[in-house]
Amino acid sequence: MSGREENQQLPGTGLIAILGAGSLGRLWAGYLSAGKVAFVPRHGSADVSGADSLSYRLQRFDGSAASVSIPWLTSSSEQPSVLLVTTKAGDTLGALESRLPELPCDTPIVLFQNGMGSQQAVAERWPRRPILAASTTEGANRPQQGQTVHAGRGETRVGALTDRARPFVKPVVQALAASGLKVHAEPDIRQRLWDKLIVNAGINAFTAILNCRNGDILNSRFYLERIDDLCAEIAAVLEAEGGRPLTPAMIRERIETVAQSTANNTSSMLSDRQKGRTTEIDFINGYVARRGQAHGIEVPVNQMLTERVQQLSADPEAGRPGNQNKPGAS
Ligand SMILES: NC(=O)C1=CN([C@@H]2O[C@H](COP(=O)(O)OP(=O)(O)OC[C@H]3O[C@@H](n4cnc5c(N)ncnc54)[C@H](OP(=O)(O)O)[C@@H]3O)[C@@H](O)[C@H]2O)C=CC1
Ligand SMILES: CC(C)(CO)C(=O)C(=O)O
Repeated sequence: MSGREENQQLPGTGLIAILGAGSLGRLWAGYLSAGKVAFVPRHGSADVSGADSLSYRLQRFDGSAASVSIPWLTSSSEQPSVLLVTTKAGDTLGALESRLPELPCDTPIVLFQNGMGSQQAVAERWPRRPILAASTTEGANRPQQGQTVHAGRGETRVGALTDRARPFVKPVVQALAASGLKVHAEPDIRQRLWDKLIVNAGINAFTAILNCRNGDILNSRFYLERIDDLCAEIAAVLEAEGGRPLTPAMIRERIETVAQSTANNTSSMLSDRQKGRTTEIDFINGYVARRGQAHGIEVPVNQMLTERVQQLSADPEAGRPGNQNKPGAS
């Protein structure tokens, strides 16, 4: 092991800063020790409507609920020891562009985005900073204002994206594990991101297009007529990218196992559609399509799903319940 890979202590006094005070950010903040966590305000909204903290109720997975109040980081706050980034994939680069100039170069940054593409963009933009990625199967949502629900218990794997991040993996895992959530060091975070991307690529767009819960795609003609071609495209792109090879049948099995085990879930993409928010399609099927095109691999199903979900975003009526009669969405 080179000197660079030896564990390095986190800088500062242990404060964990979180950029992106949404569902996942509030989940982590709520489980981490009070007094050791702060939210980073959106650039230009430093006073956050005059409030110096964000208060909400966290419903924990064990059913208990707690009132949580997390301070906003201000210019007079201590420097954070680590920055967790829990913005959506499409917002991440912009959010960091505006906030990183204030952060010392040795502060580890942990990216929690689903899909792929946004993490690479950040690592390429700041190759000399310690940039890590996390792949998490924890689930959080906000059914109403002021309430955050820990809806699914999972685990979180953290690994290095840039060389500078390697010595920080273990101390970051330790710091996050203080939450009581399951956190592990991941030697091959790229593969982990792909593993999750595969499942999201086979479920999310179908649910958004069909306007249905995860399990319902399995009985839909639209899904059944396309899933084998989709899995073949993913297998070819994964192999060309140097990932652990998987056959199309293995990919389909993974997708359908998760669709069954989360049958009653509203996927994050359908939820974004229903709320009129930008989806992460460009970082899921859109990413597979872009990487396929870069390798000269034909990716018509990934391309079609990407375009269909993009069109849904442009036409808010298309994704509403009861409006499933768009051509092809059978
Ligand atoms: N929720 C979950 O269970 C899981 C989520 N993930 C991934 O985590 C990421 C976040 O998801 P989730 O928490 O659900 O999303 P949310 O939309 O709930 O949260 C994102 C937050 O980022 C904020 N934000 C956007 N731009 C900026 C900015 N420039 N500066 C500061 N804050 C900003 C948003 O503010 P505003 O609301 O004002 O726009 C919002 O509060 C996604 O990539 C998702 O795929 C992964 C696994 C599980
Ligand atoms: C696994 C799945 C599909 C569960 O809903 C998910 O990760 C998502 O909705 O984004």
